[in-house]
Amino acid sequence: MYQSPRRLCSALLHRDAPGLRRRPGPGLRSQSSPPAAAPRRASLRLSAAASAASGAARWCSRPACSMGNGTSRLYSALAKTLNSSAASQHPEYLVSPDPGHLEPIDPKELLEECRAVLHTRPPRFQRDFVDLRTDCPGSHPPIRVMQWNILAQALGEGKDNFAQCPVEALKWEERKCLILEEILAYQPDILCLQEVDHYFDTFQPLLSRLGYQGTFFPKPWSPCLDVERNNGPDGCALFFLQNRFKLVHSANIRLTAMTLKTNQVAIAQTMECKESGRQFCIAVTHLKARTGWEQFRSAQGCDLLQNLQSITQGAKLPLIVCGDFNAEPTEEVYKRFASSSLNLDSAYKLLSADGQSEPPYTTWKIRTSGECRHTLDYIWYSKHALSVRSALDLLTEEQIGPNRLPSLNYPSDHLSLVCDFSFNEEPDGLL
Ligand SMILES: NC(=O)C1=CN([C@@H]2O[C@H](COP(=O)(O)OP(=O)(O)OC[C@H]3O[C@@H](n4cnc5c(N)ncnc54)[C@H](OP(=O)(O)O)[C@@H]3O)[C@@H](O)[C@H]2O)C=CC1
Ligand SMILES: [Mg+2]
Repeated sequence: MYQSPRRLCSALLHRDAPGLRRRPGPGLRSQSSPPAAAPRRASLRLSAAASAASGAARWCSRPACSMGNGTSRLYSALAKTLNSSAASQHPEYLVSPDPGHLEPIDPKELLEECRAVLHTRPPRFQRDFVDLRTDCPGSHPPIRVMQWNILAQALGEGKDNFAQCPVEALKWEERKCLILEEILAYQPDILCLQEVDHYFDTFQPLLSRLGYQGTFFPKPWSPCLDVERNNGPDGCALFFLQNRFKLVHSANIRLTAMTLKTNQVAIAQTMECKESGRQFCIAVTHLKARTGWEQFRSAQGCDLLQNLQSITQGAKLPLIVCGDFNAEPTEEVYKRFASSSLNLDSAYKLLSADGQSEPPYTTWKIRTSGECRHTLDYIWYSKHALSVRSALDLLTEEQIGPNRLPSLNYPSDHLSLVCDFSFNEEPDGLL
């Protein structure tokens, strides 16, 4: 049977892709591969081939990809963003990108550029996708969603007080490339980010050239602005691949708590899947941090749920909510989401042996005030309308290492979460 290039790509990537493991049986928690001891350069040669193949496959249906002499143009694009460091005197976050710099780029070339910048660093760690399918493959390619608090550059350098993280690990010129490498490695269709303080000078121009459409909503009083030589406010960003989705509706939401406006935000977008014509809603948020604010977070979650009720027309549209909720699963805001009339479930529970437990951590760091290991980040989804086909396993304690995160190998104190979703076949079923 004829398969369109897009279908073929998806089949390669989502069915038999190397690194995809079956869900562990009861009582048998799957383990990620141990960290490679080889120096970065050696391992790059190996992983470049695999990644280039999968990168080419995943993006191959995008006609805009340039395969020609893109490296020099790309180099200048990356160099341009490298030069726009936090030391910039100009508020670049207020400046729209120059459309002249937005010609398409090949993800393989960007990956190579990133790897060249990172050649002195230890290799990225291997993380595997765990196959969670319980039914036959759907007729359309899955939707890959990535959730990640990428650590605002200004907060990492000026506020977070990481005690064991080497100063070199926080250099933006290199940390930026580690972030891009992570995104390019997993090639999400939709990317939900928190703590973005380099949207206009880095992520928007580069990701738009990879075919993404982006939206940024800064926090009204970003703590980044308190840091000397900051790069503007941090906020939430949502990117989606334009060749897969059409934007139907977009809302920037300033969250309230008991009717008071707060400093936390969300973006909620309704999209239409170009292959299937199915519509769904995707949201990204970053709730108030710190202990003592549990009721506040719960009120913010309540406000977000009310907004999402209205945007999904009373749960008629399938919904995915990504966020750094700054709340353990024991907190009220988590319980509100788990028991909401939107019929949501948390995707990463499916990685546990019983399918009922959240991962042991999604963030792990050592501050001057002590070690913090918490589960705070989630991907919620409409449990009747959507299925989780696979999820990216977390880094193991050994991979994270004794100095925890961020590190020379990993750019943020939060791990990225990545899931592949498919629509359930019953369009009129309960959401
Ligand atoms: N000028 C003004 O009038 C106002 C200014 N502000 C500014 O905003 C700040 C508060 O903003 P708000 O949005 O409520 O911030 P949050 O309390 O939500 O935290 C902001 C960031 O700090 C990180 N963080 C969490 N715990 C710690 C910790 N123990 N040490 C260091 N960093 C931590 C969080 O990261 P993570 O999510 O990864 O844990 C988060 O990104 C104020 O301190 C002030 O700087 C706020 C209001 C008004
Ligand atoms: Mg943070």
